[in-house]
Parts: sequence; structure tokens; C-alpha cells
Amino acid sequence: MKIAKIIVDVPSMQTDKPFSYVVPEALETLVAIGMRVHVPFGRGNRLMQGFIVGFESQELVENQGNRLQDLKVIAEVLDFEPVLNAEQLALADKMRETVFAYKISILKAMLPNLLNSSYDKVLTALDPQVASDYFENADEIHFSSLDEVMQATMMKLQREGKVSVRYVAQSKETIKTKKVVSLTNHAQLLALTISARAKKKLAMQTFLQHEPEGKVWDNTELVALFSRDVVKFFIGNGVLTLSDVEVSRSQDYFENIETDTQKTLNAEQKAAYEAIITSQDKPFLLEGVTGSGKTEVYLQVIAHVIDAGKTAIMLVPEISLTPMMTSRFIARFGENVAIMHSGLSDGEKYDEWRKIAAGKAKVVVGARSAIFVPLANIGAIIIDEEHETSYKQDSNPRYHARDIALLRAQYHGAALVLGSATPSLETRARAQQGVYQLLRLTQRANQAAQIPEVRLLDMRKHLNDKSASFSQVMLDKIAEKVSKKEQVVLMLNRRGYSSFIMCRDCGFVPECPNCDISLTLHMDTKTLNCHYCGHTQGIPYTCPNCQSNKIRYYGSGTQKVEEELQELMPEARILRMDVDTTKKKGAHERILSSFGAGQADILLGTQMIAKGLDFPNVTLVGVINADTALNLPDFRASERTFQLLTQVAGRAGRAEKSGEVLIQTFNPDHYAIKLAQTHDYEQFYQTEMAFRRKLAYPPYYFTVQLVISHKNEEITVKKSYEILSLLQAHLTDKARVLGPIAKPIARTHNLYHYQLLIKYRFEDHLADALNDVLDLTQLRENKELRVMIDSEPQNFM
Ligand SMILES: Nc1ncnc2c1ncn2[C@@H]1O[C@H](COP(=O)(O)OP(=O)(O)OP(=O)(O)O)[C@@H](O)[C@H]1O
Ligand SMILES: [Zn+2]
Ligand SMILES: [Zn+2]
Repeated sequence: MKIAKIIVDVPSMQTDKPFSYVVPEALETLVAIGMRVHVPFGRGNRLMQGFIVGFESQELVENQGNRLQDLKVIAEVLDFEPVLNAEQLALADKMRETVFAYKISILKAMLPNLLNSSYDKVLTALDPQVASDYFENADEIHFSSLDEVMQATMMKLQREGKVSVRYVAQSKETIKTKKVVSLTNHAQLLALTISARAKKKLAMQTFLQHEPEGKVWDNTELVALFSRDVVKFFIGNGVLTLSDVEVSRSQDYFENIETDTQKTLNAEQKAAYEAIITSQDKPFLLEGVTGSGKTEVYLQVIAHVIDAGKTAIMLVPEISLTPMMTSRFIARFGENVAIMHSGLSDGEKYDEWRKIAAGKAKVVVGARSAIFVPLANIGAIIIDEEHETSYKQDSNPRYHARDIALLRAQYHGAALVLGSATPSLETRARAQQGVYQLLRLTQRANQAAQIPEVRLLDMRKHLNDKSASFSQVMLDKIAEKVSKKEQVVLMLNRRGYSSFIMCRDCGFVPECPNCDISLTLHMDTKTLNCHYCGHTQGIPYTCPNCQSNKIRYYGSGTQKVEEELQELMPEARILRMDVDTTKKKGAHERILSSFGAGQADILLGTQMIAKGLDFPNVTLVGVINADTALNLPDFRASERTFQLLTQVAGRAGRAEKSGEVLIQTFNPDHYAIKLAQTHDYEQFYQTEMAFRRKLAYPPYYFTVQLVISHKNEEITVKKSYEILSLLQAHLTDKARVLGPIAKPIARTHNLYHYQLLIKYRFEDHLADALNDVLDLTQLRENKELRVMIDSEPQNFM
């Protein structure tokens, strides 16, 4: 009897360990660690998904006090091949120690969505004997319709190459298909007698005779060669089979990209490159000013790794926002690149994942979750813009890609490179201590390019009658650049900022009925939306509070700014890039390539334009509102502001023409803004570190945030104190616990939220404390209580 250890998809403390199940005899030789199965679970024996994480002996089961005859039996094996490998399973064990999420949610995070959602497996016979024996001449059979013995048979046939399997996502509309014909019956082809007068049919018969069985063509291709009727004839006679196949949309990325050759590295780049490819025992921090050629260093490191027969992972903050980066990788490495793009459908992501698992990709370019790809033999992992918060997942499991990268680099003996012009304080501090090796690029790579000059425009003095959003200086400068046929990038900082409506008479601002937050105005849909729970309602024309009709719009969205600017400069061609204009697939790329081709003078957008753009003709960058995020109740507010301003300023003057940057601000004396003006990361680092030390925040202290939520506020508070004392029982008096206090947004989704923040340096029993908290949430009386545990939280709102 074969017994498998299975982690079941029930996120709770009791199920956070493997359960033993009997493997049905028919499947004994086919199951493997890392496959998914369906198993009966709980008293109702409901079928649940699970992962096989090991096998165990009968004696072991009996020694644990279990009777073999009591064990339940695996109901179905879901995979033909393991979907998780040994490295990933070991990684999940390690992550469990620091991420405080249930094992099952960690395992699921490692897989492409398709394998976690509903889909079916469709089998096709590749062998005529198999087709007649098992398929009863049906083209396809659904795996789920088969019994256990037949399933086992199909798995064997698949291994012998006689059956192919394909996962079919349930959401069909996201899949792009094309018609293909395959040569499925050579014998039938030879047996066909065709009249000598049917010239085209004869020609096609001859053509097909020279092709191997199983060969596939695009339907349109054959139709073009022989005509629709002739192709139909062979399909009708059972020689060819017509079917729909999914086409990979990521294929689009590979088209129209010219190949690109390596540049000769300058001295600083060369020194960084040499250090990375020779020593691999320490992670590297590549701190390089904007435009210093970090990307060129990444590309050459990866080229080196590929030459050595290894592979590489390149992480970028949010890949749909960085099409330029993707193109540069494809230009250099062509079909060796796999892209884990958030804009791909689940089916397409699954295709890329399979390409990687099959060893067909050498370089994976992707966002956060790409850190889990089943790439073997990794030689380098690179994290670009390592300070970006998008590397931290803000739902369970709350992992940071940087931490996973460290573990994977260790496992493979790979070089880990963290790159940024404005490293996070945590990373920079580690480099200071020698935990990371610091590599610096201090000059722009393009010899002719200079770091642009930045001017601050004090908006308290620059109030403009003509425009609510722009000072006159800014307007004049934009006009000057447009008249010189140079390009302008304008950023509206949306963080901590939104458009809302308010009654001029009584000051009433509509709020979400479920959340303590004002509703955001969306002009494109003409609605008021809640950004937390998704509530939407129409825009009122009279004040619900005082019936006045003086309802006014406040805050300037990108759309409003665009209209205003267009009115002031009717001749300027403006492109807008924000969530509204980039909803459609490929919209980012279209906007950027049109701007790159000089089809617009001004690119106006939100933060999404701050990263990665490399346009030689951009000579002015304007920031419309620098300070909106400065006053958020978050100890990283200054850091975020400094990083954003430095990034966006770096978009100007990247080639021969020199660049200028204008920043409109109400806080021209704030150090984050002043130091962004002088591009002084070093000074910013020192200043900010002094604050963090004084207030005992990271990187001097580690932090864990607990958010306690319940629909009743009193219970939320009571439970928060209960949890506080649980924690205190384990923590030393050197740890500090802040709170419980209400979260800055105290209620969302009809739940009240309180937070506790643990700040500590060394706590041996922290894990025990947090596991106790998880245990507490499992109690029946706490069924409606939600506790979120977030190690090194990045977001305090
Ligand atoms: N060694 C080199 N010789 C000539 N040009 C180079 C060299 N390295 C990089 N460049 C060019 O300089 C420009 C900036 O380089 P790159 O985009 O790699 O910098 P970066 O540091 O990644 O930029 P950012 O972080 O600001 O997005 C690019 O146009 C790039 O092609
Ligand atoms: Zn009113
Ligand atoms: Zn809401």
C-alpha cells in the first residue's frame, strides 16, 4: 500500500500539516511528489484539492497511532507531471517560518493561476490505435469523465507520447485562438483515390505524402496553398483534422523588435559587471543614478550566465508598466526569453510557465510572482528598482520577492543583484554593514547626457489665475519646449490623493456606506467609487445633507488637467496615461510607442510614467504636485516621495539634449523634496536614517503588523487587547508594541480595523507568539474575527 502525505486546500491551523491518504493501486506508479490531487476531506468528505508533499511508510502511519484501514483514499490525480519541484517545496517550508501564512496559500502562490482555478483537462489521441481503442473516434475526451483505471491508463499513454493533454480554462473569452489542421491519418491519405482531373487535390495529396503524421499547419496557410474546398475535402475524408488552438498573446512581444547588440561598458559598468560575475557569495546592491546604464549591466551579466549554460530571472516592478524593459530583453535574447506579464490571460501565463518548466526559457522577465518560476540551474537573479513596494505582496501570503530571491540565489549558488537609483533604506543599510556588496554607477552612461537641473516652484507664491494646476513658469516652459519640437513628460502624483465632490454650502463629502473613506470621483464612468470595497453610486446633483445644488468637484484628476492644458495650449498634442487610458490590453505599449515615435508633444500621466522610460527627445519633466504623499500616516512617506521625484526627474535629458525638471510643491523646504532637487541620495539616506533611529523604525528595528478586524467595533478592540497580551507573554521587554489603535482608514467592507505594530531587534520567541495568535483565530468563538499578520509591512493605510 502506498501512502501519500498531502497538504489540503483548507487554510487553517489544523490543516497546516500534511494528512495521510492511500494512493489507489492503479495510480501507485504514476503519482509523484509535487502533483495535485483531489481528496475527500472532513466529516462530509467533500472533495478538496491538495498537494502531494511526500510519501510515508505503513509503519510510520501506524506508529503515529493511526489505523491503516481508517485512511481515506485519493479520489483523483490532477496532474500528469509534478507542478511543484523539490526546490519549491523546500522554499515553501522556509517561507512558512517568516511569512506567517498557511502552507497551502504559499504553495498556491507558486503556481500560475490556471492551476489554482477551475479548468478541465482535455485529452487528444496522437496514435490511431489509441484513438480507436479508447476514444471511440471522438476527437477529445475530458479527463474528469474517466474512472480511476482509465485515468491511470491515460497517464501512461501520455508518458508514451500517444496522448496529449491540454488544460482548458473555464473563462474562454480571455483566450485567443486560431484554426489549425493536422495530418492525422497518413494511411487514409494513401488509400484515397483521386480523379486525375482534380489537379489541386492531387497536388495536395502529393504534398501531404511527404509530410510526417502529426504535422500541424495554420488553416489559412493551407487554404492559401490549395484553396478552401480542397482542404475541406481532406478534412472530410479523415486525413486532416481541424481544431482550434490557443495562440500565445505573449508572442506579440516578440514581433517587430529589432535585435540589439551589446554596448561597450564604461569603467564603472565594467567594474560592476566583473564583480557580479566573479564573486557570488554576497548579494550585490547596484546603486546607479538614473540613466547610468544599470540595465546594460543586467543584460551583460545575463548574457554571461547564459553562455555558462545557466538561466536567469529578471524582476521588474510591474511589467505592464515597463514595456521598454521587456523589449530590451527580447531584443538581446530573442526566443530565450519568457515573459510573466500581468496583462497575459491565465492561459497565456500558464503557457509561459510550461515553457519555463520544460527548460525552454533561459531568461524569465516578470513581476513579483515570477520569482517562483520553476527555472532550473539559475545563475543570476536581478531585481530592478528594488525599492518598489510592488515587490511585497499585499494579500496572503505576504512575501517580499527580495526575500524569496535571497533563498533561491542561495539554493542555486546564483548571483543576486538589487538595482536602484534610490535603494530602500533597508537595502542600503545592509550594504553599509557589508551584508551586501555595494557597487556604484555615478555617471550617466551616455557620455553626452547630464543629470538634469531641477527647479522647485513654490506653489504658495506661484498661485496662478489662469490655471488651477499649473504655475505660469511651468506653462511658459512647456510652451517653449513644444515650440522647439522637444518633448515633455508631466506627472500628477496620485498617491494619497483623489478627486472627490463636496457641497460648497455645508461641506458635505459623500462617503462609502461600508468604509470610512470619501468616495472617489470617476469622470469616465460618471460615478463615485470606493477604492476599498468597490461600492459605486451615481453623482448627486443636490447635496444629500442640505439640498443645496452647489456640489463641486475637488482635486484635479489627470483628465481634468489634460482638458485644462489643452485649453491653454490648443496646438499641443497631449497623450494621457493613467488607469483609465490603459485599461485595455496593450494600451501602455501603444501610448509609449506613439510618444516615442514623436506623435505627441506631451505625455501626461500618473506615477506609472516615472519608471523606466528612456526617450532621447524628452527635455522637460514637470511634476504637478510633489507633496500629496508627504503627509500620509506612514513612516516611509518621505522615502517614497524622494524616490518618486528622483525617478521621474531621471526621465529628462537622457541623450544629447540637456534636460530640465520643474517640481511644483507646497513644501519646498522639506528635506525629501530639497534632496530630490539636488539628486542627493547619500544625504537623504543619512538624514532619513537619523529619523528612523530616533523613532526606532526600520532598518534599525524589524516590524510586524497585526490588523484585527471585526464587524463590531467593541469586539475588535477587546480582541486586540487579548492579542496584545498573548504577544507580550512571549516577547522580551526590549520589543515595543504600538497600539492597538484604529487604522488610518478605520472601517472598510463593514469591518472595523485595529492595528498593532511590533518593533523589535532580536526576539527568539516571536514565531511562537504569532503562531499563538493564529491558534486564537481558529477558536469557534472567533469565527468572525480576522487577523492579518504582516511581517515588514509596506503599507499602513
Ligand atoms: N556602455 C554604454 N555605452 C553607451 N550607451 C549606453 C551604455 N550603457 C547604457 N547606455 C545607454 O544609456 C541609456 C541609459 O541606460 P539604462 O537605461 O541602462 O540606464 P538605467 O540606469 O537602467 O536607467 P534608469 O534606472 O534611469 O531607468 C540607454 O539609452 C542605454 O542604451
Ligand atoms: Zn450641503
Ligand atoms: Zn467602501
